[in-house]
Amino acid sequence: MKHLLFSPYTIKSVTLKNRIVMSPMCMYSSHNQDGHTQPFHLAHYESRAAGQVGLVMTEATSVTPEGRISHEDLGIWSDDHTEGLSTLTEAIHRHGAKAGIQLAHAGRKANLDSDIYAPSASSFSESLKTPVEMNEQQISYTVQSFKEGAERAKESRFDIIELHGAHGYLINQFLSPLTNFRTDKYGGSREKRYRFLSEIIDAVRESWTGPLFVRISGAEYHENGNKMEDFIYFAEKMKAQGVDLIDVSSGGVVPAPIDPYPGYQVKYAEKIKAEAGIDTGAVGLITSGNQAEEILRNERADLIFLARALLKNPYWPKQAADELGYKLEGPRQYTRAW
Ligand SMILES: Cc1cc2nc3c(=O)[nH]c(=O)nc-3n(C[C@H](O)[C@H](O)[C@H](O)COP(=O)(O)O)c2cc1C
Repeated sequence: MKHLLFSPYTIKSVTLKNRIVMSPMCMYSSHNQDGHTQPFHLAHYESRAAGQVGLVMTEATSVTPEGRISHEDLGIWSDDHTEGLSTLTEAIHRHGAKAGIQLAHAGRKANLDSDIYAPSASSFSESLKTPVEMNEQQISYTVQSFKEGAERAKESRFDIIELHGAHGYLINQFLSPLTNFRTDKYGGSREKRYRFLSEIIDAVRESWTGPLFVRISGAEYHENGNKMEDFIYFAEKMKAQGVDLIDVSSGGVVPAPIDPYPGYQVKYAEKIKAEAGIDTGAVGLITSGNQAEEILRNERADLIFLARALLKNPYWPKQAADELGYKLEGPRQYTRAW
């Protein structure tokens, strides 16, 4: 039987050897080193590539210093970052995996000593600062920073770029009526709330012709938040602008209780794929090979993003292959009996 989880996936000129993606996960390990790659990052990401993940997506990497979630985040706001990031892509490529990078800006969820910025001056929680409402100059500087981040990602030989438009970070703050109270051309209707992301996509596309993913939160868990019809509208717009895949997560816009269960977000990826006709990635409590295979077989999503399962077990692809009765090529120790 053909195993979809272990079948290749081609986007533009990039082919992933299988459908398993290491989901972006902040490791907060730059240790106040101005966002520079540390030995930890090389070991951490290379081990998942050696474990036969098809695409290793590095964590939310900030396009500006003030866009970091914390002082420990990786950064791509300076030309000085490309040397370390190049060693990272080299380590990932060594094992036949492709390297992706998630370009991010935390907006009002930045936990920094300096001023923080957002579409509107409303704080996420009592423990975080009230952000400065961005003026048009700050908006265009941030759009330009995403573009420069994409140029540095290219220079660092990443194969895929993902924009972080989920979890209540800056792009999501512009998209959501729960966090965007602007009355200018960047706020109000969903057309206007989409403008910031639209400008970023166009700016990135000026210098990046490779595969472009966007992660969104496909549910905001609040009655006044965006609804599925809004996400479908955003997805159609993104598709028209040349986005290749939408990685569908959920939540994080406002503090809201959610009750996750296995595959709890897959339905959002499925809906967006069906309605907007764009490829999607599914993420969220996907832990077994059979579960992943079912999602692909029923065309609910095209890629499977795994976070905590890969933190626990870098060799998760081997575990899934055993479960599905598929022979995974890999290091010899996989098959050696002790
Ligand atoms: C330690 C940790 C860090 C994370 N950092 C990011 C991140 O940088 N960017 C992002 O989009 N999601 C981030 N996430 C969310 C994961 O990518 C994923 O969407 C979520 O954990 C659900 O998938 P899972 O059930 O397979 O863990 C993080 C999750 C964890 C556990």
